[in-house]
Amino acid sequence: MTQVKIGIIGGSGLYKMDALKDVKEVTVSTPFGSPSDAFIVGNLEGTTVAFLARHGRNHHLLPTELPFRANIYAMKKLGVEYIISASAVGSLKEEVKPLDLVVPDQFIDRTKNRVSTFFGDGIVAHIAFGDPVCPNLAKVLADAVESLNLPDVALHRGGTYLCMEGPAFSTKAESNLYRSWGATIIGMTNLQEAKLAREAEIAYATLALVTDYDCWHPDHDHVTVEMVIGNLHRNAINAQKVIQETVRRLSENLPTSAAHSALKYAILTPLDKVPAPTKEKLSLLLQKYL
Ligand SMILES: CSC[C@H]1O[C@H](OP(=O)(O)O)[C@H](O)[C@@H]1O
Ligand SMILES: Nc1ncnc2[nH]cnc12
Repeated sequence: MTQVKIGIIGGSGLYKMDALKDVKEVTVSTPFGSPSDAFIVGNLEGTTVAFLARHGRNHHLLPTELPFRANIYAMKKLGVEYIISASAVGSLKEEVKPLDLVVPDQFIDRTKNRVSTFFGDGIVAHIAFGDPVCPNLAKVLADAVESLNLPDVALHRGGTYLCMEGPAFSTKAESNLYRSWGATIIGMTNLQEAKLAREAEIAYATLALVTDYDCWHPDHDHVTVEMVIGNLHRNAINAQKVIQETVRRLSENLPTSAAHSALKYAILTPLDKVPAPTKEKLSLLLQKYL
């Protein structure tokens, strides 16, 4: 199987990357079922990357239906060590405006119907998640944004991404509650990816593309899909420029990441006591420690 160090997950509005050269579609099977779509493996800035459309190229998967485990396991199988996620988000703060870019450093989990771990079935592990985003990868991403000097686009380094279940958008009461918690942006997809990437010892960072003010802002219309996609089309070009510049920087210098050894002190079950089928299923994640 082709080995690729950098994975890109494209969210709403970012279903392909125009700058990818010499592309081939790679279908990856996993013990957790099929990923959202085939991976598009290609060359970006002289580096091989693997792109995955999170909701499928025709956006047919709800946030709740996303095969998060298959997606991250497939990334691991491809050899990915760094994931850049691009996502549409609503803003929960006045100063974070539609079309701005945020590189969040925290998450709040308000999802209800999702599996967020590879473990269980006879193996227990508790990864550290106090810093859910790799700070070193996030810095490369934010520095890339800054270096591009994109007109009329402010960059926000850090911020809390609240991950809700969806698919319906929030009520005003919920939106204001999340504001009172200090959350910066709201979306429906990144929390499970960040957790599973950490369990898979892959560094993860998000480029959040602000598309709306959710429903709390008295002077702005409530979020609609039309609003999200309209604004996303306007900054999908910026998103691709940022990803391209980030990959260029990564190809010069891959940062160290604590995520790469996240399982070192996380597994409680003696590995010789783990049932064979579980060990087999998770072999890709455990092989370093066997
Ligand atoms: C199309 S609006 C709601 C939808 O957009 C975001 O998706 P993604 O994170 O994949 O860009 C949000 O999380 C919802 O899934
Ligand atoms: N307001 C919002 N709430 C949840 N997910 C979103 N994605 C884009 N805007 C959103």
